[in-house]
Amino acid sequence: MDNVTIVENCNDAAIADWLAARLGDALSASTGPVTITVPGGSTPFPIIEALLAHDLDWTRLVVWPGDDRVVPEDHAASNTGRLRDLFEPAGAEVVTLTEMEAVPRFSLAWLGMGTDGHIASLFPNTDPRVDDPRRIVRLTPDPLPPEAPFDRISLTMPALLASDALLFVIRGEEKRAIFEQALVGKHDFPVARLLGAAKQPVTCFT
Ligand SMILES: O=C1O[C@H](COP(=O)(O)O)[C@@H](O)[C@H](O)[C@H]1O
Repeated sequence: MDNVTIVENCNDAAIADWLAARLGDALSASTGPVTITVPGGSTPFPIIEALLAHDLDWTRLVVWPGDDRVVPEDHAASNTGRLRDLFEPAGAEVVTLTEMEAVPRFSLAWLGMGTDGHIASLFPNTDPRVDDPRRIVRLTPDPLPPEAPFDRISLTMPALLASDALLFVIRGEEKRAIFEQALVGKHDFPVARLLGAAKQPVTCFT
């Protein structure tokens, strides 16, 4: 796919630099808010810590979790709670996902990926579609991931695709192989469906 760039062996600081440059450009291009979506799990948080060391106008940044576990925000598994703890002291706004929200277009949709090919909380068992009329869904993964055995709330494929750019950060050989197989149509996991429909630039840091 011509729109996909894979950058290998990139450390967290270098990814944070890339994000700061991209967000800086978006902030300079307008005087209004810049809205992004950010993954949960374990991978993004050290990158976000490094990102927040950059000198940007964080008060104009609006952060949407791409997905969350259906737990209170003060639960250790809450993506939203962890994002709030990092971004809010810098002055950024963090949105709580609910099924009622109207979803904006994102300057950047940053995603992780599971070894089952799930993105956000769009797990294979939920058969996520690029033409889903909904923008946010509640769902139950099956099987439940042992490290986070909770119901989920998630942006849908069309909500993620309504973005100027897509960013993946995936760590480990197993995930790298699944991502590359998705690019060449070797499976139909959620990541493959998203990449198959993406027209915007996609950057994948491994
Ligand atoms: O459950 C989730 O897992 C994926 C991957 O997380 P990681 O720990 O392997 O980085 C993540 O992208 C998603 O947002 C999260 O809720």
